Amino acid sequence: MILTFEDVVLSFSGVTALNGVSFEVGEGELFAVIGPNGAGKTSIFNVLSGVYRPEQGKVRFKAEEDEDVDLLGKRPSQIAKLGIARTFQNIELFSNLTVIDNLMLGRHHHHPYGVLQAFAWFGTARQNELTNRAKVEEIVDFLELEQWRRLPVGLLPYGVQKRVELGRALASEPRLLLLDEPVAGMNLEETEDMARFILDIRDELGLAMVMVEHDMGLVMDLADRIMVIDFGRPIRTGRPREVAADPDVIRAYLGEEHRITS
Ligand SMILES: Nc1ncnc2c1ncn2[C@@H]1O[C@H](COP(=O)(O)OP(=O)(O)OP(=O)(O)O)[C@@H](O)[C@H]1O
Repeated sequence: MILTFEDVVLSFSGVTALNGVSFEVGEGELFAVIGPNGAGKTSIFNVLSGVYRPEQGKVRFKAEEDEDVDLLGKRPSQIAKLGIARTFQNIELFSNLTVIDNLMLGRHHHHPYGVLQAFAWFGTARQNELTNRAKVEEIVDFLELEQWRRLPVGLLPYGVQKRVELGRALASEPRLLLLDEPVAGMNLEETEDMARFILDIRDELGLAMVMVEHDMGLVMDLADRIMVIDFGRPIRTGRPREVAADPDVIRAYLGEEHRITS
């Protein structure tokens, strides 16, 4: 398992956001978390990325082969360095910088040299710069961003901006990717493109992902396993068909009219 989330409890002055949430994510697995508004999905991401510290539970991440790290108490920057990257519900890019420059910023954990060395522009600094540029070009190819590479991100269509944000997360070469509503606000074509890229990330890069998404069709089509939460508690975790057929899930969340038969 690359991630183990065990019996996590988190509350905010009387509101219990997570009430004993446990799940595991395997290497290369696309794991989705769904649930009604306020169920606790964003709170899970905020615990995983070090923004919130739960009062109970364990969160362990396999940062390297045979190296299990306890994530609780770590700062967001430390967690990012360990290999967990995240996209956001609202695009968080520098809109006046180009696609390439935004992707280069995603490499900032890979600049292990100081300012002086960077200015002097020799040895490892130069080598690192070349490596970073090569990695960014790979991502531009992978996410089919060539035609926009030199444009400021703020000028691009919404769906492309979301793709750049995904690229920025990939640029840090994570071992685990957290996708927070990756297709929110997208039209059908943009959604289909994003779905294809998410599948490519799993199938070609072999990257494990945790995805929170309201688009039920997308979740059912893409996820290997799904956890449904309601009021901060998991109702059911399983393969899409199992989850969609679970009477508790249907009652609590999907509603009879959303019964999924695919
Ligand atoms: N910083 C906070 N302060 C107080 N209450 C919070 C905070 N963050 C989350 N909560 C509460 O915790 C519960 C879970 O919220 P969370 O945002 O995790 O749900 P969600 O499933 O992501 O919802 P949505 O689908 O609307 O994004 C809610 O009752 C919410 O009001």
